[in-house]
Amino acid sequence: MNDCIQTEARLPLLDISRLAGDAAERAAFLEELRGAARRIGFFYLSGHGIPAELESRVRAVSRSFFALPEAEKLKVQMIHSPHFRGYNRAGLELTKGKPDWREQFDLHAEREALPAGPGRPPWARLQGPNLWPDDALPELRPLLLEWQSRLTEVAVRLVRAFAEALVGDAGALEPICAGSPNQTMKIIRYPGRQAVEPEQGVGAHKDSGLLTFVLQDDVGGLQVETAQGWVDATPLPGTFVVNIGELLELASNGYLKATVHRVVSPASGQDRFSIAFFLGARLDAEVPLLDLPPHLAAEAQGPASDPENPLFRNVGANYLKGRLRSHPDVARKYHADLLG
Ligand SMILES: O=C(O)CCC(=O)C(=O)O
Ligand SMILES: [Fe+2]
Repeated sequence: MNDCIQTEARLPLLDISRLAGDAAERAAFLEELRGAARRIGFFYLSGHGIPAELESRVRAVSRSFFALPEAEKLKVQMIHSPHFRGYNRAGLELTKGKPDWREQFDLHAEREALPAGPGRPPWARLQGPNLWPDDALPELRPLLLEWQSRLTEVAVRLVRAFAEALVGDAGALEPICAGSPNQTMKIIRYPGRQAVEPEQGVGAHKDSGLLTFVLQDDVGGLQVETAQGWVDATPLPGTFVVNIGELLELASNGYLKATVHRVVSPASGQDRFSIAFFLGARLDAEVPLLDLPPHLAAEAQGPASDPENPLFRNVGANYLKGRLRSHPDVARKYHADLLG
């Protein structure tokens, strides 16, 4: 897995606080943002305003979660949730059919489940409460929900910046984010590799939402596929690694890049911890095609030129399909009627 890595290459670093600067500063930021997302689809983001103190408490509580006795973690196992929330042991989640060697705890927006009924679309099954280890680790719930709400605010600010950078209208993607976007979060532990563990921390993939924000520790292992080969997203304190997801790629007709990435299990034997936040569109949305100005449209020949692209139809249906594929055990237990 470690062949042809360009360790000297670096992802761009963007400071989102420049959006609050004067008109020239703002325009320069938007230009850099557009360029970075077009060329590579990955960058470091600083200046986001999330307090360092909150960040360190969220990191600490995530480690405490993984340090809980196995029996406590299994009480909140995803197999207990029809809504694909909760804990999974290493090896249970699949990428392209192969097990990822990471243990993880997933949460989404905290909402009531929608009652079953004849008019309810299948993707409405995704909505529901999270699972929480409230007895064993009561701080987990408030801290992760605080993190989710802070990250949603930063991510929506960035979606607005992309819309402004592409079509001059910050609100152009508002309808698919407003109200209740699909906020997915994972806290993750990649076990340090000993002799027998697989190298696949998470297999090569694109993210399916609008934007992803990853808070990583100092161990390393996240890699980005570029024309020059795999590039390390070397840890940079105070930043998130941000990348474009398939919905933003689609809305921009491929002008913005949803780039393939992966995590190689830490070979040092030291565990790696990360916290990933994914902003998706509302589950009831359809993805709009942004009306790019001619000089940008000329460069964009992406997925939107395929009228059969299933992503165009319903965001929720597509997301549900992804969950069913990644978690076959949950799919069989609760959603067997949807499996072909
Ligand atoms: O843990 C990371 O650094 C990235 C994880 C990732 O790419 C994902 O969960 O989609
Ligand atoms: Fe990813």
